[in-house]
Amino acid sequence: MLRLPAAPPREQEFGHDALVVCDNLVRIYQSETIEVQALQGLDLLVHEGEMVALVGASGSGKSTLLNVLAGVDAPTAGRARVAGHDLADMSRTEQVRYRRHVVGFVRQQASRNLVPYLTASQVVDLPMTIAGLPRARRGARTEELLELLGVAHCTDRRPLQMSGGEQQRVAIAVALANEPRLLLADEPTGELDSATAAEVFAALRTVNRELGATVVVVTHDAAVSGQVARTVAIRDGRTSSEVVRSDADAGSPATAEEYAVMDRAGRVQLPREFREALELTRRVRLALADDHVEIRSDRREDG
Ligand SMILES: Nc1ncnc2c1ncn2[C@@H]1O[C@H](COP(=O)(O)OP(=O)(O)OP(=O)(O)O)[C@@H](O)[C@H]1O
Repeated sequence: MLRLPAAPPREQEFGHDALVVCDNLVRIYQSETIEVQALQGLDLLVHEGEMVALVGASGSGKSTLLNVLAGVDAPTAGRARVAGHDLADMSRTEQVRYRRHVVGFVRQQASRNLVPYLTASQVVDLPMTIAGLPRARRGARTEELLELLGVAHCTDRRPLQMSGGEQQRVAIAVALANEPRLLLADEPTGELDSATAAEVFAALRTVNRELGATVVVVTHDAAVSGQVARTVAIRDGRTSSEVVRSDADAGSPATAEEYAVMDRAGRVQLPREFREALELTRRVRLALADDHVEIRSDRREDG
């Protein structure tokens, strides 16, 4: 009997088990006179329960990435998926549902996160009211969140009666009200002094640890990125390197190791210092060794 060969096993999709998948993500801003490639084929995976810091020079594309993940901006090309939602292809209704239930967003300016005439408990209640949650559940959740974030004393205060740090902690509670799968924060400590920034950052770590929230936070603050398990650096609209930290535990000290990120086409960005030290320019020689790859200058070794 004629038998067809068995189909080859299907390769698992890139990031199939990740909560956030950015695959060759491109975002181009176009006006009549200029074209800006804010994201240039960015790959990023974030798993459920992780807390990731995004760092990078001004203009490297961090806010653009966050806006895409928040569902307020759409990619020009490539794939962005969060909790099974394809962000390049959402109807208006799906977009509204996505922003209401799947992501929470904390902005840098505390004033843009809150409403001047609403108290902390009223502003945390608002997204749940819009989502149609019963009053009793809303009340209990508001109380629980304000307590967890250390701002229970602000329950009946309006933004002007709170410090900048308290405002941002209330803003985190607002973003978490509808139990989103992903919490995004764009420089949430950017306007705060270092002591207050540390408090707000500690609040983000608390929600990651206590509620299991997945958190992606953009920051310029090295003290902040030094406290998360994974820091991803973005350069020119692409992920260029990652630092992975492990906490100290019995017997082993804390470690921090820096990795270059290789994209799916095998491209790796060599740090400028390495290129300059060995005068690596346009062409390099590659060689495969037993357990590593060598990269050498293409200058002929004369004599
Ligand atoms: N709406 C827009 N129209 C045109 N260009 C834009 C727009 N938004 C961002 N850009 C450009 O895209 C690039 C990336 O900007 P983005 O704001 O994502 O960078 P960033 O890393 O968040 O910078 P910063 O740390 O200064 O906030 C920049 O060159 C910026 O000028």
